[in-house]
Amino acid sequence: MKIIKVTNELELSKTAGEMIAGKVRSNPEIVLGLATGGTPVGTYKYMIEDHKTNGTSYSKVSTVNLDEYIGLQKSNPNSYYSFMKETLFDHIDINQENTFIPDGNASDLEAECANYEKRIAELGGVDLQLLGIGRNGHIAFNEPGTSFDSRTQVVPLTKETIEDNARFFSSREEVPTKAISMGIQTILESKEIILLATGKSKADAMSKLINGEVTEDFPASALQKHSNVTIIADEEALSLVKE
Ligand SMILES: N[C@@H]1[C@@H](O)[C@H](O)[C@@H](COP(=O)(O)O)O[C@@H]1O
Repeated sequence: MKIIKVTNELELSKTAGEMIAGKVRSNPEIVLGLATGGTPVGTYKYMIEDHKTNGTSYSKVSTVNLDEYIGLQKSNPNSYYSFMKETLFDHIDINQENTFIPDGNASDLEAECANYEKRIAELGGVDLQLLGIGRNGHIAFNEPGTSFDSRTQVVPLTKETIEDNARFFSSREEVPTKAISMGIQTILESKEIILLATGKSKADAMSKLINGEVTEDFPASALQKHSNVTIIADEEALSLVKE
């Protein structure tokens, strides 16, 4: 794993945003895997600025998102559908028909998961997957104990994840308890992965990710099995990592 240590969130966003924009410029038809959460917001902001000032075009880019809550209407500001439109898609020249997010309101959720996998395969797989990390080591919404062989599926959220994500909602009770999430095997099939982390709250998770054992009890440790992972993290997030 390649580790890029940055001093602050702004530098993290610039580093990640420039890496992604550079890949888009060299491969205009790239398939990007995108993440939600607070961490990638600055990266998306950088990509929007770069699109406006340098003209990097997303007109032929396709995107697949990692996950979506079950039971939130698309119009709910906390749905990942709304999040992606607001923080990125509405501000770049992407064809929104080429942006894919699991449908957390599908009448047949199992079929939706299977279709999502089919969609990724039809796109030729994910070229570059952006990831964040949960304090408990979750990637996408794959909570501890998820099989490394998992594919897109309906997953329950842990108490810890619900508490962590409650900050985006008006109350904890409003946080959905289930989601559709790309599986760990799906994520591992991406050709390249960039994982972002900031702040002290992620320090323990980052030390387990980098120095810990590969175990399904800590989902992000699966990334140790991938040959092209870049971690971009600030000093606080890397403060417990052994050199
Ligand atoms: N499903 C998302 C994850 O993909 C994300 O990595 C995590 C961390 O979020 P944050 O960046 O806000 O710490 O939050 C959510 O649970």
